[in-house]
Amino acid sequence: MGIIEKIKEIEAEMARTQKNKATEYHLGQLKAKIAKLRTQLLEPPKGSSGAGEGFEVTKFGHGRVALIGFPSVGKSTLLTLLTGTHSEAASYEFTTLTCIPGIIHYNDTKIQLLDLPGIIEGASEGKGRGRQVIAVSKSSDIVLMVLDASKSEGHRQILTRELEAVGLRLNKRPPQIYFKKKKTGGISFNSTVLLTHVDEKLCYQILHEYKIHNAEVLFREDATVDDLIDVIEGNRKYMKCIYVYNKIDVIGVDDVDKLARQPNSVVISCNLKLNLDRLLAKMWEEMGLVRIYTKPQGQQPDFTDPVVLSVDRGGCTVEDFCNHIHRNLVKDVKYVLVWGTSARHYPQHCGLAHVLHDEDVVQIVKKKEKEDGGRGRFKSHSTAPARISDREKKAPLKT
Ligand SMILES: Nc1nc2c(ncn2[C@@H]2O[C@H](COP(=O)(O)OP(=O)(O)OP(=O)(O)O)[C@@H](O)[C@H]2O)c(=O)[nH]1
Ligand SMILES: [K+]
Ligand SMILES: [Mg+2]
Repeated sequence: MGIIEKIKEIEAEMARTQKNKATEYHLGQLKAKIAKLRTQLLEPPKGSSGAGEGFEVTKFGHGRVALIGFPSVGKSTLLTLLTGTHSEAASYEFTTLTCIPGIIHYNDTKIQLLDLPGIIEGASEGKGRGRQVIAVSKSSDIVLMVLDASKSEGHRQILTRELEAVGLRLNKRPPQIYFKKKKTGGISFNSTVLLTHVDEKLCYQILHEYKIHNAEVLFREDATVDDLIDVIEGNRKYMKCIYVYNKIDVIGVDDVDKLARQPNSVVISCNLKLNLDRLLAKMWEEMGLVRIYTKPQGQQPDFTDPVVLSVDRGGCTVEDFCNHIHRNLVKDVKYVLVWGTSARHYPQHCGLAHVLHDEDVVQIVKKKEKEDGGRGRFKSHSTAPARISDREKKAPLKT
């Protein structure tokens, strides 16, 4: 029996089983069995490497965004509109068969947008190009789930289920469960809160299913069995997702209003170019990018070419900023001067741990260098030639 048949069989058994106190252990165990099989399913077939032909696109820019959706919802039309890169669009399904990258220029940054083939129910089990599409989605920083506003609301749930089945968790944070495998000592099970979904026995059973007999488990929230399985599997990817309802030109204004009020959703029309600026702003916001402008000592800041950090990837402390410029820079830094919303006063002297905000201006003050002859003149670091921008002319910074 293949893996997919095994999953189907267990799913059928779960559907047959009534949910109550007596069956909860058994159901938990079945969930763990399915999770294990799905992980097996995700292992790339022997002899294959990477995402597959037509899907190996090099990362570019300050972030990567994937367009995911059923066929013919308007993904390619949207890519062409936002990036200027042409991706074939047509009224028939599966027009797009590979991954097509484009670049969005927004707020002095470059975002790589990826158009992908439509995915369908069963994608997680390899239907259509599901496997490749999912691999590319996992490599991106956020997902835009493109939906046809005139079609059933159920599509959003089906797609979410498909992505969950392959370990993607949309708009969720990792469960607050500490889990560590040990060599000896048995299982220690503790919690800091009252648990209503999982008890010690159920936890043991799940761990047993994974053949784990020595481990430390600490629940820091009232988590579920699914959360526990996610933590044990350890391969889940937590991603932000924006639900993009396209084609609002073909539905009534009341329906548009309803869709627009859902969390994490943006309504657009590619045909009428409606609300695309709102979509870009929301995308930018969700990516958590932080632009830092460098100011060489005695010169004006360069407002054309920011160092771009990310809250979610790599962090945005002064240290992260220095490492971004040069990997050996940190040890030469004495302190930095910061202007912007992260500073309490201008300029603020900050250490490596200081957390920078979007649009901060930073000047690096280095430790005394040998060639100074000990006369105490600090050298400052510049990443790019300074130019005086319009913004700068209005509010000159003094040092
Ligand atoms: N009414 C309306 N039609 C649209 C809109 N955006 C795209 N379409 C049409 O929807 C159809 C499908 O568009 P595509 O961009 O090919 O959709 P896709 O999601 O890339 O499709 P696949 O690559 O096949 O998965 C085309 O006929 C588009 O002209 C819109 O805002 N309103
Ligand atoms: K199409
Ligand atoms: Mg397409």
